[in-house]
Amino acid sequence: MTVPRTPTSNFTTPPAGAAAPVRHPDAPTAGTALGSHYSHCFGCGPQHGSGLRMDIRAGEGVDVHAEFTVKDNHQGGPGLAHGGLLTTAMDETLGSLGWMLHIASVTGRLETDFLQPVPVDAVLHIHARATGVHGRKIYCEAEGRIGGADGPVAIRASALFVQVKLEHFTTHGRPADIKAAKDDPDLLKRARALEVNP
Ligand SMILES: CCCCC/C=C\C/C=C\C/C=C\C/C=C\CCCC(=O)SCCNC(=O)CCNC(=O)[C@H](O)C(C)(C)COP(=O)(O)OP(=O)(O)OC[C@H]1O[C@@H](n2cnc3c(N)ncnc32)[C@H](O)[C@@H]1OP(=O)(O)O
Repeated sequence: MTVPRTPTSNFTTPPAGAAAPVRHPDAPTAGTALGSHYSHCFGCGPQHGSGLRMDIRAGEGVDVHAEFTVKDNHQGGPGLAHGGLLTTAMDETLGSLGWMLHIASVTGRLETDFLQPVPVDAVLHIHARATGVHGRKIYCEAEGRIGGADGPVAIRASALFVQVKLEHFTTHGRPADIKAAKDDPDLLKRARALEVNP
């Protein structure tokens, strides 16, 4: 079966009139580890006990690279990665494009094509890039390859992220966690660097 190339729907395709994404002048240089946006994040948080702890690095343009090793506790079938977990890895990588644009955003829509099974111990090489910006909407897509950075594409995703104010992260969550986040000076510093008024 020939799987159509992403973006797979109009919702994740930049519309006519979308602007080309622009790398923020203060975006990290290519190869720099982006670090975690929140230490308890399931995708990237170093303090999360069973999270993915993804290491995501800046690309040359409005793009990022990540490597994700599939481990025992990521299984869905015998010796195979769970698809939802792979989607999480794609979501986290796509979300990190915010550091390249200096925009705080959340996933509005995420579409995923699973093209090949991904075995435990495989390294998923993910490359994500922004494809367009239209108002508060950020369009992006990603590919995950196995068997090396130039190996076959095992998973593809396209997404629409929506720019939000930082209040998004300080109004909807569990109050105790919001308070702890607000008390973290490093987190506040990083978050404020993205502060804009969408
Ligand atoms: C102090 C602590 C700070 C911590 C954070 C700090 C910094 C963060 C910065 C960088 C982050 C770096 C790395 C992040 C990496 C990964 C993170 C993983 C990402 C996630 O895992 S994040 C969790 C899952 N995510 C949600 O929890 C969202 C729940 N949701 C909402 O919060 C709202 O739903 C929202 C905000 C999405 C929109 O709400 P809204 O009221 O603001 O805006 P509105 O509805 O008007 O939408 C505006 C335009 O987007 C279109 N649109 C919206 N949704 C659409 C959809 N689904 N499909 C097609 N189009 C859609 C509309 O059609 C309209 O389009 P138009 O402008 O053309 O009319």
